[in-house]
Amino acid sequence: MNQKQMFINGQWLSAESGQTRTIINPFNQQVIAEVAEGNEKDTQYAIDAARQAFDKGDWRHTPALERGKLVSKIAELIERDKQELAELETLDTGKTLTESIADMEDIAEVFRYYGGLADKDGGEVIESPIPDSRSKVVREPVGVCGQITPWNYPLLQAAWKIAPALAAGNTLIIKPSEITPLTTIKVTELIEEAGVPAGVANLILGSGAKTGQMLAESHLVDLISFTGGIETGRKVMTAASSNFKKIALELGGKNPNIVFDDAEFDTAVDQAMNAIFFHSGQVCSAGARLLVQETIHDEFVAALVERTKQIKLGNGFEDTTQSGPLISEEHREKVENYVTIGINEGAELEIGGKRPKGADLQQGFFFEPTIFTNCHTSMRIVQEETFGPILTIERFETEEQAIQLANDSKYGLAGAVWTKDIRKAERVSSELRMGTVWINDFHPYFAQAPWGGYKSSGIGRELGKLGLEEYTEVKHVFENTNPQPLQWF
Ligand SMILES: NC(=O)c1ccc[n+]([C@@H]2O[C@H](COP(=O)([O-])OP(=O)(O)OC[C@H]3O[C@@H](n4cnc5c(N)ncnc54)[C@H](O)[C@@H]3O)[C@@H](O)[C@H]2O)c1
Ligand SMILES: C[N+](C)(C)CC=O
Repeated sequence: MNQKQMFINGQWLSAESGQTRTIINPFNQQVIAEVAEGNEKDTQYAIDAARQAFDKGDWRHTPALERGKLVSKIAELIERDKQELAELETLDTGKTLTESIADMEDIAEVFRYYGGLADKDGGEVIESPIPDSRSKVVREPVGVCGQITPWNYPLLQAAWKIAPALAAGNTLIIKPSEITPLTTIKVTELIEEAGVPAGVANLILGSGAKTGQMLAESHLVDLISFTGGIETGRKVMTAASSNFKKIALELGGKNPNIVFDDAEFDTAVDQAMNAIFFHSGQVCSAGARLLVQETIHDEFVAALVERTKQIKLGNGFEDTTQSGPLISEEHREKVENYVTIGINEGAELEIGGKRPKGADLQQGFFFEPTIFTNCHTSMRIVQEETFGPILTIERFETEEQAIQLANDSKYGLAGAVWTKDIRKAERVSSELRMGTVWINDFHPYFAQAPWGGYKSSGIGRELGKLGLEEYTEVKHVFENTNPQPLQWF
């Protein structure tokens, strides 16, 4: 099997140590690739290349229109290779091919969007209060950007970082999760094919502790953009303080899905299923906390349990599969442990809570879709991100109680409210301390709207205009048009 390499300064390279890592398919544990396993030396090489390309290269001086065209060209190449990319993503993550294809379409759209946005901000003229002067505010690229991504949406999360960074004129080093690097490697080939100059976009592969940590610590890196778990985010933030680099953190969530008794019942049930069980719950914004109004609680739970029995787990490449495996044995053990925690805390297990028995599922890291009732905000299974197919259900009586329960969390990534009373929906929405609130829906995100979290769910925003601004520094340029001696000294 050919080794997949890193891309540094326009060259495909093996690790300096010669080490490789084996990548497996979580559906059946078969080996799907051997990839270079970089370490601190390789990371330093990539940082130096990106630094040189930013400081001495032409990229940041290339007209924004031209940079935008290149970013749009990458979008076209992703469209062209959509099927191959989607298949790689399904092999690497176990998610269904339908999901992977949808991800690739979103990803192409993100590159198209930032390609188009690249030249739209021409700066701002300020009315200066000082006579004989001119004042303007311009945005410039931040510099060298370290970018670290997780395994659950490997290429999507990379796209949210790479596209705006390039559009704004930065150079970058992307480090995908060591578990799921394949689509990021492939897209780096497309970035090369599009004609992005050497040293501008670099790819480093390896463990977070050796490569990601170094990106976060390095004094030669100007910005670190991280998507991942809260504890890793804390390490990244601490390391980033070494030179006070700019930070953007997209962290976890434990997202409330609030259903009032006047909601359209069948739709709310259907979407509550999707909110939690999509991609086996391995979604930062999964609706893992369901809050149901007392008056419909029992009926709602019964409908959910009935629907959950019918979920078809399996191979992401089969049309009938609705949900794939978890990403790894280690992650499955973590999810399994949360079931034990929930039971010990007094939650009632309604369905699931164990590994499935099907013969065709034994080689994969499968876990049954699980529902707990009788849950309270004092419980760890309600407060902590299990990042698996575990739904906790809480009851509420009043609107005020629903808001209070929903906000009783260290996280603030996303939430939803279901009701036919739009004034109630807007009241609740305005009280929720979250970066995204969906009304009568769950999960939509798109290139034009910002994404990010309140509270411990992160710092900064990706997507939308704000997602481009994250990759810029603001400079005020003041010009005295009639300079005179001050004669102060
Ligand atoms: N807010 C969002 O938009 C969003 C999106 C996707 C995933 N997530 C979160 O990501 C998490 C799941 O992903 P994960 O398990 O890959 O997260 P993780 O924190 O374990 O790893 C994320 C990345 O950080 C790297 N890393 C590990 N240690 C590091 C260190 N010391 N310094 C720098 N980098 C290091 C890893 O190699 C990986 O590339 C969940 O918490 C999920 O909510 C958030
Ligand atoms: C941000 N999102 C929803 C695409 C992936 C979260 O894990």
